[in-house]
Amino acid sequence: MKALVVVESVFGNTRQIAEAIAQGLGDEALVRVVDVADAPATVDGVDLLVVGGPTHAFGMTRESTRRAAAEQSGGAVPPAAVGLREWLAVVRVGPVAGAAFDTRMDTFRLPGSAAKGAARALRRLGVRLVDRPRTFRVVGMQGPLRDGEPFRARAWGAHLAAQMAPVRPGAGA
Ligand SMILES: Cc1cc2nc3c(=O)[nH]c(=O)nc-3n(C[C@H](O)[C@H](O)[C@H](O)COP(=O)(O)O)c2cc1C
Repeated sequence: MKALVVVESVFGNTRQIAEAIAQGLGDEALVRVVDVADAPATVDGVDLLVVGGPTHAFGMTRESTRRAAAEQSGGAVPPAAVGLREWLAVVRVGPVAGAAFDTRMDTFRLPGSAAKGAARALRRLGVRLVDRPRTFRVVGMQGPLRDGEPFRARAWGAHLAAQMAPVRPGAGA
């Protein structure tokens, strides 16, 4: 199985989750994790496309929220020109299965989820979703991840791989 994980991350937390998902997809999968800035304009030749990003202002990031995040970082991270929202608006996708995830704060349990928006965008692109959108929690605005979240992400990767496994004729009969 070939998988592509496209991730957006300002402070690094969502990137950590993406790496853990990639590990969970397993040794038999050929997995590439790419930052959304380096993501291809056309996705084909992969079986599974997983996309994830941070939740900003109740949804996927926008130019204005990325600028706000960059300001919060005190200049440590420059504002990115392209986020998941912008990439999903222009990417072309062949026949592929997919799934979406996000990171969000644990503290206030605000409504809204980047993963839900990303899953909707994947569906519009004709991607066959193999699971519901998943959220992984950070404990503050800039993280770190809540304890155990990388473990949950690895487990989710394994779950996704299981959804992709071919059904062997006669198996389990
Ligand atoms: C401008 C901005 C808006 C945010 N809005 C939300 C929000 O609506 N809900 C939420 O749970 N977290 C919100 N957060 C926290 C982010 O979800 C958190 O920074 C992110 O999960 C960290 O991921 P990253 O390290 O990959 O950037 C916001 C953060 C920023 C910088």
